[in-house]
Amino acid sequence: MVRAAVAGASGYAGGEILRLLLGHPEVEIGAVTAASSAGQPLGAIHPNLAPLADRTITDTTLETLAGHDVVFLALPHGHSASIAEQLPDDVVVIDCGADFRLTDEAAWAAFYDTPYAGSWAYGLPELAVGATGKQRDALRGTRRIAVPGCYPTATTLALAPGYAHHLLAEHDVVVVAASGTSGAGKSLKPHLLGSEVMGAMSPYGVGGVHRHTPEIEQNLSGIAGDDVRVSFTPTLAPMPRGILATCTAPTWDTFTPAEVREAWVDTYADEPFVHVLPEGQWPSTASVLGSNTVQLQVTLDERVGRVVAVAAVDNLTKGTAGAAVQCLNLALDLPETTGLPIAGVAP
Ligand SMILES: NC(=O)C1=CN([C@@H]2O[C@H](COP(=O)(O)OP(=O)(O)OC[C@H]3O[C@@H](n4cnc5c(N)ncnc54)[C@H](OP(=O)(O)O)[C@@H]3O)[C@@H](O)[C@H]2O)C=CC1
Ligand SMILES: CC(=O)N[C@@H](CCC(=O)OP(=O)(O)O)C(=O)O
Repeated sequence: MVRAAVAGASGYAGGEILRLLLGHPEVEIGAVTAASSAGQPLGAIHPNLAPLADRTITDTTLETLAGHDVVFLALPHGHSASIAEQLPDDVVVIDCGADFRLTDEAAWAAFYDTPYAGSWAYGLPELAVGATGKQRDALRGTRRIAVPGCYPTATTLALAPGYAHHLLAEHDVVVVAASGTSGAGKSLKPHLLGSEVMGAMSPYGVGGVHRHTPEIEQNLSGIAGDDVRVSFTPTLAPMPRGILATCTAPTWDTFTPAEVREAWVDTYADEPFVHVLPEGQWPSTASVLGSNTVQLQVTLDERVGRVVAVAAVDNLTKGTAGAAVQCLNLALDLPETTGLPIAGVAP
């Protein structure tokens, strides 16, 4: 058994990490820490986590995080580095925030307003690396892991096979993705009040300014071996959870629909959490709720020579907390699927 602390336990991501850890056979839940909610029972914040209802949330300090084998950080951007650098090197630290995701300091400076903290192993095990490798090899035994953003998870996995199999051009890539409101965290935001969100869909971060743009480009460029440029538009959808990313990119030559489909099927054939759906079936956020899975479908729009790939994930599960636990399994050399739901909650 390992003992894990969750910092940011009162938030959406922290709560989902705790839900998953309750079903993990190798993890004992230790400190649950936060900020303004310190002193409250966890049950007052996350009534769904009945077995932890009487746990008291404590402040996030070095003292409360000490004595754990694993520390999950589910804190706002910019808070992870100062904590992580004071934790012993042999503690597994898994950061759900953006602080250590980008390898390029200039890209960080262009999209974030806190100082660049560096980069850690990127926590997307299914990411194609080189001709045949996957990112999970870089995560085994690692002690510092940066969990991807939720949009980059969906978008990268949707388009990666096209670059791994040299089908897609690096330019003119267009992604429009809808997210449920929990993606924005639980702190009060005027554009997220019930009356603003219910019954409405609206874009935000339009015009290449959303901070997930450089992360998506970093991932796809790494596979392509050349700079991939992406036009990314996020949209807010009136649902609590889920992301649906519709991604299109031009092919660089003439390929058949069968060649395109084969690339996607081949890339994810052995992946327990990435499901390329049968032909004609399209991903839906409802089908992945509460599961650590990604549903994918791909087709070729032959009229315009573009591949259309669609991904659905639960932003809080495969999009954050599930990915964090999957990375923990790799860090601890456990079977990668340990404690993680593969079936979603439906309807
Ligand atoms: N929501 C999502 O779908 C995704 C989130 N993430 C990332 O995960 C992280 C957490 O997100 P999310 O759960 O949505 O956010 P929430 O706003 O829901 O929760 C934030 C948590 O951080 C705590 N906190 C805030 N300030 C401090 C501080 N100064 N010191 C210690 N704790 C603090 C809060 O405590 P308190 O409530 O007590 O003030 C709360 O527990 C973020 O970095 C986010 O970007 C990544 C992918 C997807
Ligand atoms: C709906 C919504 O607001 N979503 C968040 C993305 C959440 C996420 O992936 O988080 P990181 O902040 O860790 O990158 C946003 O667009 O900012």
